[in-house]
Amino acid sequence: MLELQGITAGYDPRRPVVRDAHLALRPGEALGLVGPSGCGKSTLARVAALLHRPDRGTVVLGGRTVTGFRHRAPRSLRTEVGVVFQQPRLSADPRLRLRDLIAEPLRATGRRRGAQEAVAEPAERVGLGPDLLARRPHEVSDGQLQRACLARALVLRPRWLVCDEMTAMLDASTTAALVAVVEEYRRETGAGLLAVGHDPVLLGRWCDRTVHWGDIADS
Ligand SMILES: Nc1ncnc2c1ncn2[C@@H]1O[C@H](COP(=O)(O)OP(=O)(O)OP(=O)(O)O)[C@@H](O)[C@H]1O
Repeated sequence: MLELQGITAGYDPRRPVVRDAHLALRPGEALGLVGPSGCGKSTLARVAALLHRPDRGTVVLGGRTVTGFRHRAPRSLRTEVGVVFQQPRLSADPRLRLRDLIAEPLRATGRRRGAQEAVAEPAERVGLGPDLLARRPHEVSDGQLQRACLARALVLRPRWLVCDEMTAMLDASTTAALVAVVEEYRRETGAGLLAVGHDPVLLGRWCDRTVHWGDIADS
């Protein structure tokens, strides 16, 4: 299970943007979270991905309570969650070639040996060939860069995926392609998915179940 229990979080403890949020994701489940712009979805998604420490509440991942860490969650737990954000250009180092961007989590976890081989599988999965892998972010389209960011999220083969408005900036065919990649990965690995967005139609089609912000958090 990936559980968020009573999460209060934000950027100023006096004015939290997420108040008392509860969410439980079963292994292998695809859960959609829908809410209006600015309600705090991305903040909660970052808490779920263990990238943002909540002011209050608990994250439980596979039975282990993850909150209480001082700055960042332990690496062994962070690598269990892959995350894709809405704006690939904000989450991609502009100096890196796409193949090195995809390899970032391998380097960050000290797995330098065999990194290029490990990149090949997710790169192929998202449809990036050698020509695109050799380019830097300014030399590719938003859709191609988001493909690389999805490959980066998959490279450590996480048990959970958090997709925060992953397709918001993309056209219909790229959206369909990226959703298909996530679904194929989930079929193969049994990974659970938290898909955050504001499009109930897309999330309704994609996910097993969709919850609305107002049902999981105080406003
Ligand atoms: N780094 C930050 N520092 C301060 N405030 C922030 C920061 N990031 C977000 N906020 C604020 O927190 C609130 C919630 O933002 P968040 O991005 O979590 O909402 P959201 O529901 O994902 O919105 P959207 O659907 O528009 O992306 C907003 O009022 C936003 O201005």
